[in-house]
Amino acid sequence: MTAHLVTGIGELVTFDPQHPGPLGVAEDAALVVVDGHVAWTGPRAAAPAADTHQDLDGAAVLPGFVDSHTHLVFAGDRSAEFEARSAGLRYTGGGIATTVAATRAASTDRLTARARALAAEARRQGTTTIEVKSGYGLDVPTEERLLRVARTITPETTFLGAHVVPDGVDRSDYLALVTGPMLAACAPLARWADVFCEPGSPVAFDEDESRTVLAAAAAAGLGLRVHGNQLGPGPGARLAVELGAASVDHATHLSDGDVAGLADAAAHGGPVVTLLPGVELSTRSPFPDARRLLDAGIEVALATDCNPGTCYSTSMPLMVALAVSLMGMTTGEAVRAATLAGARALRRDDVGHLRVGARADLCVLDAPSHRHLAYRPGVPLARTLELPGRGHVEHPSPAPSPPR
Ligand SMILES: N=CN[C@@H](CCC(=O)O)C(=O)O
Ligand SMILES: [Zn+2]
Repeated sequence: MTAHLVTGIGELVTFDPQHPGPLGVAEDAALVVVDGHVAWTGPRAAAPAADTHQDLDGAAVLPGFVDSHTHLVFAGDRSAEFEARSAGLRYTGGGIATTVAATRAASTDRLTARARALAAEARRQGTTTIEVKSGYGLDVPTEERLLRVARTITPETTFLGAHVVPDGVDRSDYLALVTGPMLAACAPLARWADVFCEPGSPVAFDEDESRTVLAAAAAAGLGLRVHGNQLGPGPGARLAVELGAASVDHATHLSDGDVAGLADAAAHGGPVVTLLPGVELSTRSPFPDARRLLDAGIEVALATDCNPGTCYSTSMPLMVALAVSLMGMTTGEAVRAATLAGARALRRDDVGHLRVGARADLCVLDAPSHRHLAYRPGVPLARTLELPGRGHVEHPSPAPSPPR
C-alpha cells in the first residue's frame, strides 16, 4: 500500500464538514491518497509522511467534475443547423434524424473512436466521471451497439431509445418496440433509462407515452432520468417526481407548481434538477433561473449535454462560467453543481467530493481559487491530476451499485 502526498494546494475544495464553509475548503493544504482513495486532507503543516510526493505550487484543487448528462456516441455533423440558428431557425429536435442516419451508417469502430476522443477531451478539462446515453440509433441493433460503445467509456450508461420517434415509424409501434424488444436488448447494458418528454414537439413523447417508457424501464431494473421542460412547459419535472427519477434534465421552463413539487420531493431525496446551460447558449434560448431552484432548496447540478445538435461541448468549466454569469449562481454553488450535485444526480457517493474514502479523482486549476473558473471564462485552467501508480484510464470508475 503506497501513500502519495500532494502539497502546495492553495485551496482544496473537499465538501468535508471538517473544513470551513459550504465547500469545505482547506487553505495551504495537503492531501494523501492511498490505493486511489482520499486518506487524509488538512493543512500542509500537519500532513503525515508518505512514500511519494508532488507539490502543486499554490494551485486550487477540486473534486473532478461529474458530467451527468452526455450523448457522446454519434456520427455526423450539424454545424449547418447551428449556423442556421444565427439566421433565426428555432431548435425543435427535428435535426436528431440527421444524426440518427449518420450514426446508423457508421461502423462501431468509428463510433468508439469518436466517443473515446470526446471522453478524453472532457478528461483533459477536469471531468473524471461521465454519463453517456444512447438515443441516436432508434432501432434495436443500433441502440444496443451504442450502449456497448458507451460501456467502454463509463459504467454510467443510459438507454434513450425514447429519444424521438424515428422517421416513417408509427408512434404506437415505436413505443411498443422501445418498451419491449429494444428494452430487453438494452437493459443489460445500461444503468439508467431516459425519455425526451416534450409534448410540444412532434417528435418527442407526451406525458402518457413517457410514463409508459419509464414504468417499463423501472420494471426492467433501470434507474430513471427525464429530459423535461426543455422547449416549453410540460409534465417532465412532475413525472420525474412521481416516478422517483434521479434527475430531471434541462428544466428550463418550470411552473411554480413544478418547483413546489421538486422542493417537496427534495426533502426525501427527490430528483436533482440538472441544468444544461450549453444548450441555451447553442440554441440561443433563455437560460433557466437557477436562483429560483436553489432558493427553493432543490439540488441543482450542471452538465454539458454534449451532443451534435444542442451543445457540442465537453467543457464543464464553460458550464460553470455560464451558470455564474447568466443563471444567478455563485461560483461556490456552480462548483458544487458540477461536482457533488452531479454525483447525486447519478446516485454516487464515491465521487464529487474529497472526503476521506472518496475516489481520488482530482481536478487541478492553473489558478489559486475555484472562483477563477467563472472569473476567467474560456481559459483552459482545469485539468485532471494524474496520480502515480494509477496509470491513465479515461474514466476508471468501477461498476457502481444498482441505482435503486
Ligand atoms: N433534447 C433532446 N436531446 C438532446 C438533443 C439531441 C439533438 O438535437 O441531437 C438534448 O438533450 O438537447
Ligand atoms: Zn440530452
